Amino acid sequence: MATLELNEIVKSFGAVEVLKSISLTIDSGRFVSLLGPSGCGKTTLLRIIAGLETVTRGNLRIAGRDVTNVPPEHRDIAMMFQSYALFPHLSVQENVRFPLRMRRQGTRKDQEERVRTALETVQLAHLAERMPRQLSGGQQQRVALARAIVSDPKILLLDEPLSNLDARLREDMQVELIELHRRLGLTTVFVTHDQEEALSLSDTVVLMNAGRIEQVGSPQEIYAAPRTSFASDFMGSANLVPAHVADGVAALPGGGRLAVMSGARADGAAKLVLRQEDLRMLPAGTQIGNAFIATVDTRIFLGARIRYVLRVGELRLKCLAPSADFFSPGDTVVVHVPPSCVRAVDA
Ligand SMILES: Nc1ncnc2c1ncn2[C@@H]1O[C@H](COP(=O)(O)OP(=O)(O)OP(=O)(O)O)[C@@H](O)[C@H]1O
Repeated sequence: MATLELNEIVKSFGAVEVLKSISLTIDSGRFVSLLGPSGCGKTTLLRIIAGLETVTRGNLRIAGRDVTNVPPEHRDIAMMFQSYALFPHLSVQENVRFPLRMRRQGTRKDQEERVRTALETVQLAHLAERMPRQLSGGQQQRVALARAIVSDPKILLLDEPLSNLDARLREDMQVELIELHRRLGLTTVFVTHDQEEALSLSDTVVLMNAGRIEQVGSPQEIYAAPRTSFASDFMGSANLVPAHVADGVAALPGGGRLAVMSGARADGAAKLVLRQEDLRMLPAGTQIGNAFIATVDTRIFLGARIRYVLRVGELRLKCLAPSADFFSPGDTVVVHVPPSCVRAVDA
């Protein structure tokens, strides 16, 4: 286990700066997701941590040791990619033993012992003799995971390892990854562009945008309190409403007024972050504070909930309501938002 420190990492490919001064400390034993849209630099950052890519500026430390110029095989790191390609002509146990053979790590007996432990960890000891083609996709994935952890790395790097799996298998593997992490306590850095996956797997989410870190926090913080309009937009859970804020009260374009939660208060032109599930739809005429009037545009029945699209002047807002709150397109509604749920970010 190890602390990983990234200090002002800059990476350019030719004239293009794809990482712009990334600083981040990942404590020992954490499960951290690098989350962000395609092209924001997640994979490049992971490859820099692995030593597969050099830095243009900045440095990185693992367990206090500067490894900026240390080659990958001497960093005590294991990496597993999206395409986890096993060697088709090697058995499961030979695939897992491969990195130990390459590094001439231990005697043959030591290596076999480690392979057995790694396969037990991913619950595949009983399939040690099989060839990759005789395994299911999920089992192959677990062999790749065993191969990544067999050399007892300090840090495990995972680059979208689940993206080739179908939805069901992916959920199973997510649970296995969480359990594996709990058992081994390995510092783990996981790259994904999938918000839900980042929120459900990691204890810390690093949200990236265009080569920079946008926000670092627990899944709860990132989801409930996105600090920028990019963060709230990317997390997809919130409406972004342009408004004018003065003295803690936001004036909406359609004429409504909402008190803004204290603490996250921006004066002047701002964007209000209104989460879909925080909008409460009430029948027209309901007398209640912190509310505005809207018209129902669309209703989508989701089972336990209903998603509504509401119109306020030119603005369209998404609302996720309990299925008991039943309205029809064309209805006028009063939309109440508790003041503690109205946050403002810079426009
Ligand atoms: N070897 C390279 N040479 C030139 N440009 C590169 C190279 N590798 C990556 N890039 C560019 O750097 C930027 C960041 O790429 P990177 O693969 O790190 O993004 P990402 O966030 O992992 O995206 P994705 O989710 O699509 O994999 C992209 O604009 C990409 O085109």
